[in-house]
Amino acid sequence: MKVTVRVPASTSNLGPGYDSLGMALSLQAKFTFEPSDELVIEGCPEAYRNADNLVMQGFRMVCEKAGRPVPAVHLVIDSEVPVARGLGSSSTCIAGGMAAANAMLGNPFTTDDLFQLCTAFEGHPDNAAPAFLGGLTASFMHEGRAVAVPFSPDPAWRFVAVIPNYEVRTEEARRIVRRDIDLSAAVHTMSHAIAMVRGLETGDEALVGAACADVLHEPYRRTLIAEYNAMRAMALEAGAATFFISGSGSTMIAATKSEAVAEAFVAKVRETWPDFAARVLTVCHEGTTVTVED
Ligand SMILES: Nc1ncnc2c1ncn2[C@@H]1O[C@H](COP(=O)(O)OP(=O)(O)OP(=O)(O)O)[C@@H](O)[C@H]1O
Ligand SMILES: N[C@@H](CCO)C(=O)O
Repeated sequence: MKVTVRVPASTSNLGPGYDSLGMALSLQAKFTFEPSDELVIEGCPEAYRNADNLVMQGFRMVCEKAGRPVPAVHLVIDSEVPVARGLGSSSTCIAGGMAAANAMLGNPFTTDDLFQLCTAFEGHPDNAAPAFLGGLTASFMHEGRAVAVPFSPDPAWRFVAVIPNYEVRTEEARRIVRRDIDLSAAVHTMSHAIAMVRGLETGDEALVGAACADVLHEPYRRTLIAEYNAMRAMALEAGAATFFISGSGSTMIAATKSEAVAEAFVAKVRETWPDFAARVLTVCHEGTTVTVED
C-alpha cells in the first residue's frame, strides 16, 4: 500500500485576524508513505530524519487515538513550503502525517476529527483549517471544538510572498506578542478583521487596504524582520492594495488584483534582495487530499 498526501501551504492572520483567519495558498507539500521494516525518512534536513519529525508525530497521534500500533513506514517528503517562514509548514507536516495514518487504518476518523486533533496540537486553528479544508477560513473555538467558517475570496487576488533567507520561529514570535490588550485594540481588531474578509470576498482593493491594519501582533513582530519597513514601502509604491506579515513571519505578503503590479513588485524585490525568494501565489481551494495505491 502506498499513500500519498498533498497539503497546501497557508498564510494566517492576514493582518487583523490573529489566530483567526487563514488561507490556503498555491504551494504544496507532498508526503508519500509506504510500509517498511524500519522508519526511513527522506526529503528533509538530517535533524528531522527521526521519530520526532512533525509528520511522524501527526502519524503517531492518529494511530494512538485509534488504539492501533504505529506501523513502521518509509516516508518521502517533497515540499515547496519553506520551514519556519510563516507559510504553515508545521501544519502541512502534521496534517500530512495524520491523513496518511487515517488512510492506512481504513479511515476511522473524519476530516473534522483530524482538524480537531491538529488544532489541539498546534494550539490555534488558523493554519490547520486551510491546511485541511483549503480556501479562506475564519476559525474559532466553541465548547472545546474548533469551528472553521469558509469564505470565497475574489479569484483575481494575487498574493506576492516575499520569503526571507532566515527563519522566524513561531514560538519566539508568539512570545513577543502582548497578552494584555485594551478595549480599543479589541474593537479595532474585530471591526478590521470583519472588513478584511468582506474586502477579500468582494475584491475591493480600497477596503482591503483600509482593513488590513493590525494592532495585536504586527507592531511587535515587524521588529524581527529587518526589511519589513522598506519592503512595505516598496509594495505599496508598486501599487499593492496591502502588505502584511504571513503567519508569524518571516514571510511578508503584498496583495493585489493586478498581475502587472505583482510582477513589478517581484522584479523590484529580486533586484534589491537577491537572496530572498519572491513568488506570486493564488488561493488554493483544495485542502488535504489523499491518494491510496495498492
Ligand atoms: N519536515 C519537517 N520535519 C520535521 N519538523 C519540521 C519539518 N518542517 C517543519 N518542522 C518543524 O516545524 C517548525 C516550523 O514550524 P513553525 O510553526 O515555527 O513555522 P511555520 O509553520 O513554517 O510557520 P507559521 O506557523 O508561522 O505559518 C520547524 O522549526 C521544525 O521544528
Ligand atoms: N496565528 C499564528 C500563526 C503561526 O502559527 C501566529 O500568528 O502565531
